[in-house]
Amino acid sequence: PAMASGTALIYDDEMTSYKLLWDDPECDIEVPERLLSSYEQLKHYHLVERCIHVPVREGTEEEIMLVHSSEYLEVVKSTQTMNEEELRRVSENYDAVYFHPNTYRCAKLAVGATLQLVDSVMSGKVCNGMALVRPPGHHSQRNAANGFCVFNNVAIAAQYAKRRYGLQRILIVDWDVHHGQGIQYVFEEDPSVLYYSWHRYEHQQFWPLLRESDYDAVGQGKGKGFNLNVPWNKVGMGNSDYLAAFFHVLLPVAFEFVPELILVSSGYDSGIGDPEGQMTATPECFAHLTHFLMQLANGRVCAVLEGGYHLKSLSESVCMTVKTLLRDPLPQISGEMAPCLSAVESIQNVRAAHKPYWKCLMYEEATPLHNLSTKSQQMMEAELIQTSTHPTAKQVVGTTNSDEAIKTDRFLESHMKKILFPVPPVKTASAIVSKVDAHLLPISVQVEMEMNAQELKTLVSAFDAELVKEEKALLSLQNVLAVLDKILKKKVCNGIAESSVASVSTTFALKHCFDFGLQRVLCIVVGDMDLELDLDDGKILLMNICQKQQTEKTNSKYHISLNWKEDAGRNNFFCAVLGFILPVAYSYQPDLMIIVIGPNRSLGVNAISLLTCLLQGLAESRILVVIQDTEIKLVQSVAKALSGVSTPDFGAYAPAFQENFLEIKRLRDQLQQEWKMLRCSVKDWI
Ligand SMILES: CC(O)(O)NCCCCN
Ligand SMILES: [Zn+2]
Repeated sequence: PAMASGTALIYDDEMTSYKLLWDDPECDIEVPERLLSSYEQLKHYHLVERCIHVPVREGTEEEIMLVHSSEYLEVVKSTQTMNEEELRRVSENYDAVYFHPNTYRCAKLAVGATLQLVDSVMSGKVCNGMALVRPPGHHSQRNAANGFCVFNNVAIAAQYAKRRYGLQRILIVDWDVHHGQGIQYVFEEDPSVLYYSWHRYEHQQFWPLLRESDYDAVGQGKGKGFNLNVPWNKVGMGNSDYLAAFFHVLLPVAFEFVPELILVSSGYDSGIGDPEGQMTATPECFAHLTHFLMQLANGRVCAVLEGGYHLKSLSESVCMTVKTLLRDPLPQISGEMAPCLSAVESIQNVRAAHKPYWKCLMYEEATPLHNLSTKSQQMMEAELIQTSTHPTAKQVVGTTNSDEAIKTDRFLESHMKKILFPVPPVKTASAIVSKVDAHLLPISVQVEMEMNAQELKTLVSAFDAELVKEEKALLSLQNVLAVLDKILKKKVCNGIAESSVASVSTTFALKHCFDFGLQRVLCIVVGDMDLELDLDDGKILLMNICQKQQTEKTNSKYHISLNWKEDAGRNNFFCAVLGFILPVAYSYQPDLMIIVIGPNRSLGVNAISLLTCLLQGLAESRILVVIQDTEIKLVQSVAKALSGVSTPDFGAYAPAFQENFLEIKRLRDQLQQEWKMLRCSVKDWI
């Protein structure tokens, strides 16, 4: 189904008109400047003008009472006319929250802004969007304000969307560094709302200090399995820990859940420099997290601001989120792609706790590790010492004192220049050369002008003189190199080329890449194809997805054969993509990706489109697809996937065959020392 287009931005500076009026060290980080600096940075990157502006409105009392009691609503309403003394007294009735005469007005605007965003997405006026609001919402409860939150914006939005649009499956992803217990309480018995949250926990030593924030809070009654908590028991968690939690927990379950709408409790205190979170994930990580969520629910993603208290880190991460919602190419993710022992232990525990409820986890180890063996405990202590010397973690993990904050500012300035400016906002378009009529393709696809023959002949004859003779092969080569050239020169982001000799064309393309100076190319071959490649130096990572057992080929670090048996109609290849291909690809950090589609492939059009969509987070979204001319009917759907005009309809979930799951586990066990993003259990941790 075609997807709507456009990104809504919902913001009104009236939500900056309340602040803390007295001394309270726990609340003084929640300041109006959080919205102002985020909005300024969005303007700085020219993102505001690219969004569709939707006005805010007040949430009505009826909408607020979808979650809150009328008594609580009356208490909040009564604060409008209070003096400072009375405001302090009301605030002391709750944990970590303050009131101001304008709080009620702003809290209603935050609810209304969120519902305006849901309406804009559900009506098809836009595809996705972000609401920049305060006060935040995810801690507030039926009868209580909590943790700077007054009305639970995202919980109200979920109840609203169920009632107004008859939705039956809503996914809430809460990447704020605090546990949104308010949301968990509202939906813990509700199987129509899947709540996923990670949060700083430190074995219940971190606020809000709740036993029910741990991984074994899986939901109650009919809601069992629909509440996923990923507790972080150490600070300093970074990009690789967050991505691993997506690959091995959220995404497999989310694809199985098949949500109709994604609501994001989009808190950025989980980002680097934040005094609350003390984590080290850099702004571009939120671009990748957003990108993955956009492959679900036909791209209907509503991001609603929650926390985030380091103004520079918050602003950059907000911009990364909006930039991705606008479908810009993603910046390269930075840092070592290896989740830490503590993160992997949490990931393993939540997977084990949810094993009874999700088919994608049915072959997992049953036993959560309530206490690690002494050996792993020692390993963890040792690792702690090692990471505490890690410059990024040590240097910029936020503290409230100002010189640390200034150091973080400087780190972020230099970091953002590195990842943002070399990558000009390349048009997300695709070059294509094929017999398929241009009108069948998305408008963003340019039909490639042919490379001039003479130029090509010299290029080809440099490689392989006798190939020049065969006209048809030469034309194929021309297609592939012409499209590749545009990608390498950053004229387009990605491209498709049809070839009668896909394997030879790919060999040439790879040589052209290395002549151009690329260091690492991920080459994924779908179907049977013999590529004569030199795989020893690590400049190519070849992954072959094929039907039959590749007996002669043993898997090595740079040559992996994934046997996948998929029959028509069953759609479960994403377990392989999420649980294996993406973790390996993110560990490898390629400069470019080449997907080669050959004859008698074992993957259907959905699986290939999904693979193309999910891989776009890598290599600044630079993908070349080489299609053997026998597979020409794929071109249209692959072009759609590449140009992002629609997320392929993945159809209803069907559990993968057991041998497919076991194949992934076998490969993971075999390669997790080489490609550390594969880690999702602490056994065999050496
Ligand atoms: C929205 C939020 O999750 O960032 N609130 C955090 C409150 C922390 C109180 N110690
Ligand atoms: Zn927070």
